[in-house]
Amino acid sequence: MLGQGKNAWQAEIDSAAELCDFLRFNCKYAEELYTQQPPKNSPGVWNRVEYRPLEGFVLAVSPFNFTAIGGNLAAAPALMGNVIIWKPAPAAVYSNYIIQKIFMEAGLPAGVIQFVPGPAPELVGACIAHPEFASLHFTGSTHVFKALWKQIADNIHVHKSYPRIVGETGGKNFHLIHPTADPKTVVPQSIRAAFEFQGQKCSALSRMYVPDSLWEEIKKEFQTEVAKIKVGDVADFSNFMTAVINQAAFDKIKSYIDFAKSSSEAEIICGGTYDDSKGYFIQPTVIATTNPHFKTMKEEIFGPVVTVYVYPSGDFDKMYQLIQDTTEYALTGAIFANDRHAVKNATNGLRHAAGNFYVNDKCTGAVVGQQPFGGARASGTNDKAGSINLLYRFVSVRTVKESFLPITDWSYPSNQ
Ligand SMILES: NC(=O)c1ccc[n+]([C@@H]2O[C@H](COP(=O)([O-])OP(=O)(O)OC[C@H]3O[C@@H](n4cnc5c(N)ncnc54)[C@H](O)[C@@H]3O)[C@@H](O)[C@H]2O)c1
Ligand SMILES: N[C@@H](CCC=O)C(=O)O
Repeated sequence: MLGQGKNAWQAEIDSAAELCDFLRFNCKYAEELYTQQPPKNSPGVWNRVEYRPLEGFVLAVSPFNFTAIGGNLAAAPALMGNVIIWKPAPAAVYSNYIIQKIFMEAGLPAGVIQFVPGPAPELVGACIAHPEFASLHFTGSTHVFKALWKQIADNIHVHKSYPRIVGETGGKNFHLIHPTADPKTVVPQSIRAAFEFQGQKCSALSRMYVPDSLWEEIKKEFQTEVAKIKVGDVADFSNFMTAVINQAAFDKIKSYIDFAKSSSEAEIICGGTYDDSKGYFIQPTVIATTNPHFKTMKEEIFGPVVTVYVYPSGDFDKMYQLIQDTTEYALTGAIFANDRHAVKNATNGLRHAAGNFYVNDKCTGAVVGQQPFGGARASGTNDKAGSINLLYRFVSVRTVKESFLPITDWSYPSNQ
């Protein structure tokens, strides 16, 4: 709670519940994976596959915002037999170190997961340039992941094997509201999605598409409800929101709010204020824009700021293309509607807009074992943490064919 600025509710979901789920479900998935064997054996032949760990080590590079993600980045490949170097984010070293100590206390042999905090470019650079570098398991921002991918390519002549690159990165997540949606549920769901953990979730709601027929009601509801949100110290359990992670995050988020304030294309509907006199506090902010390609509709802010574009109600179907063309990301998104056709059409029309798509539910809060998590396009390799898919990336399959009926003649029957 103190290190990462999580309130008690969010800290419990992340550091305890989600990490336990990752560990338990991965055991089940590993068991399922090992049971997958070739479906056919010719007479006198026994075919089998062996799921070997990768040759070399896996480099796990974790973000500040989820302790569970850090733990899983290291533990999932370790479960499949790999050796891991785990580099935590500077802002989350303390909680991640506690997880490492728990792993050791639980009996993990020394050296299987090597916890190495330190200066990122030097440490990660040295690992990537090592011949035994076998895989990058990364979660963090898109630009860092792209830079690391390039670095890996630059070192490909050094590596013993082709490294497996697994990365979950940024998002610009959306709620698309249909004219039949109920504002009484749209607003609370959107408040949670945009402002829980101060919007510092890759899945956080960052842009909304609201029909003009509902806008006045939704706007009023936002103003009433957001005014009730308490922002302050994590130790005071009545606070819904706390501080953002550090000065750099505060400055970045503030610059987006200031940009909106100074623009003729945007209006601050709620919030818009901030204070770093003691801690880095940003009030939950809702911006309305007349430009669907406005800067805050496109770029990942990673803070408690959501931007609304109000569209003509009759243009609902046009929103699918607009949503996809506005950003490079494709992580999470949701449709709110009480019309089954609209739900079906949006689900199809937005097929590639999000790796995690929600219907009448907010775009955050995937649960391990229920909603495998991850996005494509600039949001990552979509290997789906919390599912069997991820585990396949950390094994290298060996095929073994054993014959019990050896041949004694080299010629074909057709040669006789
Ligand atoms: N898609 C997902 O599942 C998911 C989950 C959580 C966070 N994220 C993303 O993570 C970001 C927020 O986390 P963050 O601020 O910790 O991300 P970040 O990219 O700044 O840092 C992530 C990790 O990369 C390391 N790093 C940073 N610069 C580096 C460099 N030049 N060379 C090598 N390593 C470097 C950091 O030390 C840290 O360990 C957001 O963009 C968010 O969307 C994505
Ligand atoms: N898996 C989390 C987000 C993790 C990213 O920060 C969610 O679904 O909200």
